[in-house]
Amino acid sequence: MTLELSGLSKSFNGQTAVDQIDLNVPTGSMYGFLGGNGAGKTTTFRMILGLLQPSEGHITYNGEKIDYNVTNQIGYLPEERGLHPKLKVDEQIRYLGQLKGMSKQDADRRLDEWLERFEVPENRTKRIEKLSKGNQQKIQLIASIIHDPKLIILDEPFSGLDPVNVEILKSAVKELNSRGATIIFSTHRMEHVEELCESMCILNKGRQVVSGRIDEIRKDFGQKEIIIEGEHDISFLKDMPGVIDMKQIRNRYILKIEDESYAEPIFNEIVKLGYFKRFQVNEPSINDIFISKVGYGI
Ligand SMILES: Nc1ncnc2c1ncn2[C@@H]1O[C@H](COP(=O)(O)OP(=O)(O)OP(=O)(O)O)[C@@H](O)[C@H]1O
Repeated sequence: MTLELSGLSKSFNGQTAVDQIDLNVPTGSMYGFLGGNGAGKTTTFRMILGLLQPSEGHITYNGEKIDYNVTNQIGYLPEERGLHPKLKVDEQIRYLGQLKGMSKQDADRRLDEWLERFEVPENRTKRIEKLSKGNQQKIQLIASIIHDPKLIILDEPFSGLDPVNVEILKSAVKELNSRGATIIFSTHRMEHVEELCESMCILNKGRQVVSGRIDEIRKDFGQKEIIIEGEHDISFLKDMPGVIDMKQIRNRYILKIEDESYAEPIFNEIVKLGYFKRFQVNEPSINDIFISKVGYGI
């Protein structure tokens, strides 16, 4: 395991912000921290980075207690962002790269590679404050990975960006992961976790509601979704055993069932009616899991 959090808690003036978190982030994984405002994501990241002292519990990295030598090697994109608006892009990146022990030449070379990758080489000598929000975020990401860290922690990396820039940053994050970096990121958007991660935790009011590999979380959750499309009225299915919920959007019905064993009896009922265009059993979405475990959506 790259990173292990055990019984990790943090209180501020008697108020618990993070409450007994236990989780493992496997080496080389893409790990999503999913939770609404105030769930405790940033506080957890700050403890991993040594910026906050835990009230209880501990953090290990490759089996060793995490310390400054390790945290200095982590790439971190802070939620509050942290670039100096008056500096030029190359001055800022060079400075941060050198703080992490890089030579000026190496920092410049890697900056050029990333600016090319993001198709914004013209931004190299512009002041940060002159860049659009999306382009500032790209520079912020470059700043956090310039030293080629093996563990990268990104706090809400996709928030506040237009869809084009979200895609550009997502593909950069995927590429870093495919080159071998372990990546942890926080988000309140289920679809980002659904698309990018193989493992996740859901935090709610400082508590870990669920954590682990997403395929196992889906399996343990048990519920499935059935989509049926056709011209017949099948609203009677909502009264069949195992059906938790049923929605109709024109000629499409979406059913939630307690587990897969209820799919076949439903199928047998509808074939009696004749032709249907579609009968599909889906895994539960992360949204379904979130709502079921937390009690409301985000
Ligand atoms: N320095 C601090 N002093 C006092 N309370 C704090 C401090 N930092 C965080 N908190 C509180 O801890 C709780 C968790 O906050 P945190 O920022 O970790 O949540 P988050 O999941 O990152 O949420 P968001 O998406 O809103 O940033 C909140 O109730 C917050 O007000």
